[in-house]
Amino acid sequence: MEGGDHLAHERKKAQFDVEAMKIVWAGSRHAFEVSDRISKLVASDPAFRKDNRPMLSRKELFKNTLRKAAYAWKRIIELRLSEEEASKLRFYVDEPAFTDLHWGMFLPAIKGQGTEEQQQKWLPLAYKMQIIGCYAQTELGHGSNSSKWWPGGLGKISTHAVVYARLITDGQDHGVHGFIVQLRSLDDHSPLPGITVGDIGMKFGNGAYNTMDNGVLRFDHVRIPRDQMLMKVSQVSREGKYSQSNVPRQLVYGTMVFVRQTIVADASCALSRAVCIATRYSAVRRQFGSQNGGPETQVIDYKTQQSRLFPLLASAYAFRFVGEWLKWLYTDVTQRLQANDFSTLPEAHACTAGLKSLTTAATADGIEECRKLCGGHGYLCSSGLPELFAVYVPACTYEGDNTVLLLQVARFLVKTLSQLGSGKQPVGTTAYMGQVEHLMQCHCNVQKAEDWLKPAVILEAFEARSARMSVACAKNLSKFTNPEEGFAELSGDLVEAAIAHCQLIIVSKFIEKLQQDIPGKGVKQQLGVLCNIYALFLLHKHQGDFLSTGCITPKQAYLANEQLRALYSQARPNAIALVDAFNYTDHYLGSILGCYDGNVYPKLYEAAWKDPLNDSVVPDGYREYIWPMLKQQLRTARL
Ligand SMILES: CCCCC/C=C/C(=O)SCCNC(=O)CCNC(=O)[C@H](O)C(C)(C)COP(=O)(O)OP(=O)(O)OC[C@H]1O[C@@H](n2cnc3c(N)ncnc32)[C@H](O)[C@@H]1OP(=O)(O)O
Ligand SMILES: Cc1cc2nc3c(=O)[nH]c(=O)nc-3n(C[C@H](O)[C@H](O)[C@H](O)COP(=O)(O)OP(=O)(O)OC[C@H]3O[C@@H](n4cnc5c(N)ncnc54)[C@H](O)[C@@H]3O)c2cc1C
Repeated sequence: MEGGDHLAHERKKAQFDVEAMKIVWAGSRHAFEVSDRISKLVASDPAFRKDNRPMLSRKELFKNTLRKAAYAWKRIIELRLSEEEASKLRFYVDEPAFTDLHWGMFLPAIKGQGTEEQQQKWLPLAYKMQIIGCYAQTELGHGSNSSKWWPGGLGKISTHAVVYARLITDGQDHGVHGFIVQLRSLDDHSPLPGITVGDIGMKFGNGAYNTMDNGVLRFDHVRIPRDQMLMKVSQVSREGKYSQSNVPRQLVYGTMVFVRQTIVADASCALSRAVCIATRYSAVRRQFGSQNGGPETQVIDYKTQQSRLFPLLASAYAFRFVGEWLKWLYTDVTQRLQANDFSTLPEAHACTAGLKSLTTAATADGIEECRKLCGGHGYLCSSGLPELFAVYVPACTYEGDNTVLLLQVARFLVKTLSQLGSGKQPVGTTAYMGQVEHLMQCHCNVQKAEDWLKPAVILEAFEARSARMSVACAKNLSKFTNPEEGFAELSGDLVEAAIAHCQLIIVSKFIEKLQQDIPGKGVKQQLGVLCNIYALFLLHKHQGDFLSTGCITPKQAYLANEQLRALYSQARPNAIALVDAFNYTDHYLGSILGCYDGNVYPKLYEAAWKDPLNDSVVPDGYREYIWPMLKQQLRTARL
């Protein structure tokens, strides 16, 4: 079949209103309209072409990124785009660049930690891109006195950085503080005196994150003006006297809370993109199983394919909704902080850290699984998956290594439990710990597979598992005389307890989403199927936890798996429509396997012939290396 929509028959199977689902996915009609308009604007502009990235050398690649970033900025000004539209434009350009750190970390750091006066001075310059900033926290070795190493945008482009360094006054160390430091001349871009700065070198994958100039930075007797220390949390007077505002010191880490929250939203984008490619290709690809000479089976109809693909589809939706909720939580904590209410900061920190860890790990693994789900063709750059993986996988490390972040969550859980004794009632995502006595002895009453479809049953099982794992850790910790020694010794168990708690958050936020009014024929029902797939897939995968803590019986674990299989069958006819609801353009997907019309094979063939290696029939190097070898063999054979 040439041309046309090769997936039309699949789209006809949908049992829900895809247009309505697009709005649910986007978050609102307004968000959908902005996203739809801007993605099409980028897709239709040849200046944003990206299919040649894997072929370019680092220097060509980097220059190309600078050209795109400058052109994007020009379009943002010409079209008078709002901040929301501009940010969408950068998103759909889909190329890591110094601008990510400028808008995503430099500006938020000044907004969050700068005084009113500092904001008035620096923000207008940054908003107009008259200065370009990055965020320099990480160091080459340990301690805040060696080289900064890794900050994106630092290597070649940033004129300024928010640098985290120890503040020492009168010989007293006040710990890490943020400083705005000018790095390069605004006239000729040369580093200012005492500053050594450069790129740290090639990173994983061709193209991929190499569009970013992650950098190294050293200072030698560099003087930072006093008023360039970010002074919302603590101040140094002209006389050199150090003082602290009446706010928690942890606010210095506020930018991380903000960025981790955006990383959770990004996880749903990256995972949904991979899932869209794998789902469309699984419907196109036929392999074996032909009956009476009829067509072979679409690989999406194999139960094994479904059991690997559909939990990822469900996870993409789950991460979308938990990301939405996390954005709300962040807005809420920000408003409270402005009113000097710091009570929810520890929870916001634990939620952003834990959910960042969970969603990025699942997304990185999920992209690789999608590559395998596409068989051999998934390994071609033209599938879009290798580059997506290479760009995405450092999300497990940046903004806090995922294990280190889970240990932060574990500390928060142990603290919450220890405060129960003093009568402090947990709220928000740890409210369930208030029912710890019930959760320690409750019994799951699932008797048949369909019982697993009841939200209350699922929630109680996840709450009981999380509470029991945290309580077991707390009990074990109490056996140590030195709590820090205990924490280090039990860190493996603590990480698992943190994972259980974060999975509960994602499941419960999906269930809460379903309690809202969701318009559109069949939309809520499909989301219900996905929610159950997500929860029961987790339960099946971690059944060891549920069984060993006595939350469910082996029979109930078996019934959960039976129900899961039934849910896969319900999801199957809707699979293509559920990925269409992401509303991704072919440009954004950047994948022949995932193209909207499913016309995969002619496109693969065409792309192969466009590879520079196929420019000539006889390759460069043949005369030099192959011909002499062939001749040599010929002579040897004759001897
Ligand atoms: C647009 C995307 C592009 C991405 C580009 C990437 C950028 C980056 O990677 S920037 C660098 C980011 N680096 C990290 O994320 C480092 C990870 N490490 C941490 O987060 C550490 O916790 C720390 C460095 C922030 C602090 O370590 P330490 O001084 O050892 O402090 P503790 O861990 O003992 O915590 C003390 C206290 O503070 C609370 N807390 C920690 N972090 C936060 C936070 N972000 N917000 C609020 N509160 C925080 C922690 O819970 C402890 O509280 P108490 O137990 O109540 O004392
Ligand atoms: C692509 C990319 C972009 C980045 N961009 C920036 C940026 O813009 N600005 C910036 O400041 N930084 C940036 N970073 C740095 C990033 O934030 C750090 O790499 C990250 O926080 C992890 O720190 P680390 O590299 O020192 O890892 P390490 O802390 O050295 O981790 C190494 C291993 O040790 C383990 N480990 C470490 N501590 C503990 C502990 N306490 N308990 C148990 N296990 C532990 C970790 O789990 C990990 O397995 C970037 C990194 C990457 C890869």
